[in-house]
Amino acid sequence: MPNRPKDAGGHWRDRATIKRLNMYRQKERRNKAGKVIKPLQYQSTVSSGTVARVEPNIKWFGNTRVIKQSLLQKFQDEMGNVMKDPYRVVMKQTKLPMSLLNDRIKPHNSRVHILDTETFETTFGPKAQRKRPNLGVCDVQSLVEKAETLAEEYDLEKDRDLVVEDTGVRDEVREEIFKKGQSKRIWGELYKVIDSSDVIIQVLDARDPIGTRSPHIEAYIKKEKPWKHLVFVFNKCDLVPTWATKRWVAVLSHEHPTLAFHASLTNPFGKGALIQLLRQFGKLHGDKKQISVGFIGYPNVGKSSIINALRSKKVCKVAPIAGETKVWQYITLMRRIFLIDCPGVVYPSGDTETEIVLKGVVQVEKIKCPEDHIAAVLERAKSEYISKTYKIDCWSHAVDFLEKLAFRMGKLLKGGEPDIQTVAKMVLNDWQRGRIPFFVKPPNAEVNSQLLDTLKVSKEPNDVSQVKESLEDVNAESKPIKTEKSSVTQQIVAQVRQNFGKINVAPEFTETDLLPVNISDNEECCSEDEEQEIEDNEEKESTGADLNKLQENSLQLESKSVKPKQVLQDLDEKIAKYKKFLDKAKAKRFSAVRIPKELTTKLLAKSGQKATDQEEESEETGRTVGKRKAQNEPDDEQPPAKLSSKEKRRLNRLQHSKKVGVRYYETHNVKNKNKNKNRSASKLQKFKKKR
Ligand SMILES: Nc1nc2c(ncn2[C@@H]2O[C@H](COP(=O)(O)OP(=O)(O)OP(=O)(O)O)[C@@H](O)[C@H]2O)c(=O)[nH]1
Repeated sequence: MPNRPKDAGGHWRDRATIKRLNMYRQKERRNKAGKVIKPLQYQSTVSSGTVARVEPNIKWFGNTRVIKQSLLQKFQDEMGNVMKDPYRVVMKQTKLPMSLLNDRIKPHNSRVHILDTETFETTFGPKAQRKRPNLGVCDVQSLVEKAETLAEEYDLEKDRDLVVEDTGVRDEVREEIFKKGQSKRIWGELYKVIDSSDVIIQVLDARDPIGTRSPHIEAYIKKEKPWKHLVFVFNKCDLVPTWATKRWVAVLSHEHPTLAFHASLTNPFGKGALIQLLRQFGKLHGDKKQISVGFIGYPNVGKSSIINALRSKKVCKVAPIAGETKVWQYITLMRRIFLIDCPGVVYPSGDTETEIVLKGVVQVEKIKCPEDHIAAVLERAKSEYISKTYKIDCWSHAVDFLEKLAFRMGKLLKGGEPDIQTVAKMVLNDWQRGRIPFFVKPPNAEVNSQLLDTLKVSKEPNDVSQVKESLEDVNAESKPIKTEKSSVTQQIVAQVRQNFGKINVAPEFTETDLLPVNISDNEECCSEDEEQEIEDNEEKESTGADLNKLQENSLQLESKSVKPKQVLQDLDEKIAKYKKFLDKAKAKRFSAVRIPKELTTKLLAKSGQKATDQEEESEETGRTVGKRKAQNEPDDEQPPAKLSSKEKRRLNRLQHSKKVGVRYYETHNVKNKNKNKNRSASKLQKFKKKR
């Protein structure tokens, strides 16, 4: 018997247990045909063979209870009566669905009974608490004036809400490829990078810095994350004339610290300066364990390449196609400095498809009609550059140009038809990869070119000074008023200097594009000391680059029989400069200078230097070459006879030195750096004692 009192003896099951056990025990009975004749207890409500379905009800999906309309009505009426009755109190109101009381369905045409709920005083009177619409005017007169000015400013084309008659013709929906870098996912990646970075580096393409700038992101950082440092890096400066780099850097520096950069593993420019800047920021955040530096910018501007150049190693994937970087990536630069690569982002700024293509945002292979964008290329790039690159003298329009190019390159379809699509893709690829010289001129460049004409017409020294003066005026005018930089950042940036003369510009620009270099040199030239300082900063990265440049120039000199005087003059100047640099290196015992001997001798011979100069040079070479000299030069190389024995010994010592960078131990915190020094000193003492 269930639920017997326990003291009656033994262990007794309660009613629920007995019921459950009986349920397990029961057996279903079927007839011969297999049809259920006595169903199980829990099956009894449904006749055999019925398919049970779950009632389609919202209550299965949420933590809600559903009641019928009639029940709701009943609740509202009864509870409403109780609430109105001053002699009755509703307890535990928070546990009751009191909001349902006012949730009566109102017809749309019902009157708004404002005064039922609020008094006239609080609604319209002088003590009104209702929110009034903010008109921004105090009287009717100014309201009319405002309306009139707005009506004047109204632009029909900008009105997106204007209902226009459907003519049946619509703009074609933009292809997906033109929305590259605009997806929510990419923007999500960008915000992740911005959030996790202390320093944000916006990379700009030197050929079109304004076009690849994103004012939206800058405004966002300024408004939402003003404590983060935004820095511009003017990348691909090897594709524009040096004067333009200089000017752009000056212009952009008024807004944010700007550095010029050439991202290359073998021959970078600006690497030293950027690392120095990041170090300074690291020091500024001395309280932090590490700082993160995010690289953001348009697709294909070279963010990953800069990171690779900084690490001198291929740590990020780089490709000449946009959208190579898909997700953000963390890279360690130093113990305390981390770099974050971000996929390229594009803010939808209303650019045309051609502009998007020419900014390198779209992969050329994916463009359906590449020939549509060639006219813009021919318009932007100077015709002489196009002629030089493709060896086509003249053309009447884009299709004519493409046809001529296709014939010249043998890109023909069946029946000898020119393959316009293929050549158009080739031209766009060349454009995106910087093979067609092009750059957007910096502000005031036009004025300079006018001055340049003056310079050309009269070559009197007086006139040149006049030009200089007028340039100074122009420069003074060009200085933007806005100089909002925190003094700390200013101090940091002031410590980082760049020597633009060391940029290895690849394209061969015409005289008109190149000449402002001289002018800007005059206007912005550094003092001797400053230049030396900059050189010191960049000596490591520049030595190899300069020598390569020198070598290239000398080879060019050899290959071309007829040379303009100007080139020779330039070469002479450069040789003099390098000699100066070598002298300096000699004075500082700078062991990182490595110059193949053949190169220096050849150059010196070309420039008509005297034999004594050659000796000096070979002395330099011998002194600076480490391991490489042993490989490159014959063993029977002897130091010049005129050297004193002391000099010879020094030369010998340097030849056999294995270390590169003699100041390493001075500048680095190395454990036991004095260990060997002490040991050798003690050995010397022992030796002396023995004697
Ligand atoms: N001439 C020249 N080319 C450069 C320089 N920096 C990058 N490039 C080239 O530009 C192309 C794009 O470089 P990436 O580093 O992949 O550019 P990215 O900004 O990371 O591109 P996404 O991955 O689309 O965001 C590559 O072909 C690079 O070789 C530069 O300083 N000079």
